[in-house]
Amino acid sequence: MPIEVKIINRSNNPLPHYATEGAAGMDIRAFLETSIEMQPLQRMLIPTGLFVEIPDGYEAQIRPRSGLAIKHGITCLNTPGTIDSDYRGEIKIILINLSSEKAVIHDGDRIAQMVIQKVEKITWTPAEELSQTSRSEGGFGSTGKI
Ligand SMILES: O=c1ccn([C@H]2C[C@H](O)[C@@H](COP(=O)(O)OP(=O)(O)OP(=O)(O)O)O2)c(=O)[nH]1
Ligand SMILES: [Mg+2]
Repeated sequence: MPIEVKIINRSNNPLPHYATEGAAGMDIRAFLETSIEMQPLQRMLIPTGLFVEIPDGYEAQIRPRSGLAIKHGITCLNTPGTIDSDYRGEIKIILINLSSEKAVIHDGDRIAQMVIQKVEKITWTPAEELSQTSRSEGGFGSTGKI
């Protein structure tokens, strides 16, 4: 069953949509009056003109697009960005240009993608000890050593 999500679109761009039947994400477009230049290593907060009301128990994740990353070195700095269900402000995308060349972002460019996810809430049980496991405290490349 699809989940209904209220949306206000103050941009001239079409609503985000699933490009294929199996797509996990919907591309999100920049909402800009004029094109902007991103210098190498510059980061920018890009407006989208979108305001959403995510149902309680869900979040929206803002993730980078692989094509922008491999072709232009542009990615989301805070990936995955978190859109809380109680956020009512404009969705904005924090882009960074990790290439050595400047990039130009135009109004309507697909700059990121949004994935809706379920969120589990927890309560803490303070404890003195945790259960034993074969991994124990190993991490950070601890497995597979001969
Ligand atoms: O890529 C993003 C990330 C966040 N947000 C908005 C929605 C989110 O609900 C809110 C807060 O995001 P986050 O919790 O990541 O930022 P924070 O630095 O912890 O700010 P706050 O103290 O407002 O939670 O900012 C965006 O529009 N785009
Ligand atoms: Mg926060």
